[in-house]
Amino acid sequence: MSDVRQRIQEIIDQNRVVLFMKGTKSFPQCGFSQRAVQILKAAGAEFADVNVLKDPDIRQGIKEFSNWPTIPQVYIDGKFVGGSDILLEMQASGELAQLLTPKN
Ligand SMILES: N[C@@H](CCC(=O)N[C@@H](CS)C(=O)NCC(=O)O)C(=O)O
Ligand code: FES
Repeated sequence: MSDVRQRIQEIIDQNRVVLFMKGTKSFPQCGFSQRAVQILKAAGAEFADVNVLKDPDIRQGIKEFSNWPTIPQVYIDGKFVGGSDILLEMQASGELAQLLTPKN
């Protein structure tokens, strides 16, 4: 496994909910990332943020890892969920709340 794949895998293994984004959750630097932050916050989720603008390898690597061409990207329980459009749909349908409910 390449170094960047391994780093991404560690991040998603170590954090139940992860948002790969532009900027940080306290200072998003793109409207799409900001929308993802707002949706996760509205759902009451604790989440880790990874600023891809600080790390070009992760910015490129996460696209290949997820087979998804854009940022933001959300992972929940080690699984790729989607970008901000998908988050919005899943918020509306109630699926997001369901995914965020801990299963034990
Ligand atoms: N429709 C996308 C919008 C995200 C998007 O278009 N992201 C672009 C602009 S921020 C992107 O990541 N481009 C590649 C890059 O900047 O590395 C979503 O649902 O999240
Ligand atoms: S940084 Fe320009 S659309 Fe996201």
